[in-house]
Amino acid sequence: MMMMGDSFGSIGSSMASLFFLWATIQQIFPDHLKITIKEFLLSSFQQLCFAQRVSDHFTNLFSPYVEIHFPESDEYSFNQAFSAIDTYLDSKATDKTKHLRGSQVKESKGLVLKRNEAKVRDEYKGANVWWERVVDNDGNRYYKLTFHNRARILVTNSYIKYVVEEGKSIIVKNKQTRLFTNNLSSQWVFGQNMWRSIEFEHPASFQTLAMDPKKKDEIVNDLIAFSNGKEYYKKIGKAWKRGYLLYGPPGTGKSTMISAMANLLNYHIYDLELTAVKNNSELKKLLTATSSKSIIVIEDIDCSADFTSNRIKKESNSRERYGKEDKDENSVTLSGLLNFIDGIWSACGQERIVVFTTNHLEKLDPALIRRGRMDMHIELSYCTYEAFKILAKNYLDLDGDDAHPLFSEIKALLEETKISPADVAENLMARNQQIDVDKSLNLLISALEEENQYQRSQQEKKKSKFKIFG
Ligand SMILES: Nc1ncnc2c1ncn2[C@@H]1O[C@H](COP(=O)(O)OP(=O)(O)OP(=O)(O)O)[C@@H](O)[C@H]1O
Ligand SMILES: [Mg+2]
Repeated sequence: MMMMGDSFGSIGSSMASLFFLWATIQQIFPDHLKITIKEFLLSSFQQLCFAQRVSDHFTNLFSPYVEIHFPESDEYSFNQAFSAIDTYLDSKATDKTKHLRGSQVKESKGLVLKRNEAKVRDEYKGANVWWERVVDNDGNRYYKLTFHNRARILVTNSYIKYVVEEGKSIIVKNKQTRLFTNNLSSQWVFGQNMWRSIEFEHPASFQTLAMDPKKKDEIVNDLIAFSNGKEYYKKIGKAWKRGYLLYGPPGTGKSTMISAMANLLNYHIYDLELTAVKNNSELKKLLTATSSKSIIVIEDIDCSADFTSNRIKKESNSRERYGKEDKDENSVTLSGLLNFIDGIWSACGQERIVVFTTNHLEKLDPALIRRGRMDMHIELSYCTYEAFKILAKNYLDLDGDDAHPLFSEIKALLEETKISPADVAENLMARNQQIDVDKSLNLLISALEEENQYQRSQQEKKKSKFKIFG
């Protein structure tokens, strides 16, 4: 295959020969002959260049190789295929190239080795292809893909698509997830600066989350099915979004589960502080500024705004007093939030999860949590024996039912005592970086006994109250 560089090379060597010849001629021949020879040599050189160009043209015309260029930017926009190709080749090349460089993009991820060579050969279903990263004279970067004409259909119909999709999925996997929080609208500048963010490095995972293993598997499968559901959502004509309502008492793992979700799917978290949002119009701007592959979280939704079941009564009163529009202009309303979840979101069509958390499910307006809006209602409750075993494994490296003789006593106490996983975890924590299994389990037993006594006495009090009033 004749490349451009080769033709420049041959013209260059012809020029060098001509200069050498001219230097010799100047020493040997008289002046009047020198002019004639110079003219002859110049015209020969021009003919040579012309012949070379014609030869290049024919070489290209009859070359069995095809070239495709992928510029870094197309007109005014960034060409996403370029970065996907770049990432794909980085991942491919580590076992094929000899010059590598190492980098670490995320504390929790290991060292990533990348190629340090501009040319990479790849193979796809038996066909050889060659990639080259090129910078043109204007400093524009592009990838050049060269392959034999007989692989044309394979490469154009399937290989390129495969490379771009592989590259994109590696980008997602290596993405540094971020935790965003909304700024006050007084800090927004021309639609920018709505969110501030930090790197998200929370270690929570579903593996360490203490809850019923069956329920946990169901949630993990649901999340994975959602993230792979692009074609499915398209097929059924639904916006690619999913809502989770996490409810339960304090310290049962609701916030921890959100972190585990983000780590599982590698999504950004947008922690929406509703009290900092003035009205529906601001809410709409904030939510449309979130990126795809993200989890939008409204924690303690019963406290964030008036979305409780009393709202309907209050809203009808306020309508009588001020008119509905006034209320919408000055506050975030349930209809504003629902409009986004159901309406605008459908137009965005990108992968988003919304999570609401509450300690008081019974207080929420049914319109907010009906199925379809909040697709999955997940209860995180007091610590069960199954959940305790997960915590014992996390904190004390004790695995299984027979891991310690005190487990049976703890099991019996957990069955009749309401204690949050946070409280159990607190007792199992290592002290002064020392794990003392017996001491931790005994501490937990004491805490459980104390809590159990307190809860019994409260129940007794309640019973006697009923007797008096009943
Ligand atoms: N189910 C759980 N599995 C593992 N750790 C847990 C669990 N629940 C609570 N914890 C531990 O307790 C701490 C507090 O839990 P978390 O903040 O997730 O509770 P929460 O349900 O969000 O509480 P709140 O309703 O007060 O916001 C966590 O940092 C974690 O260490
Ligand atoms: Mg929480």
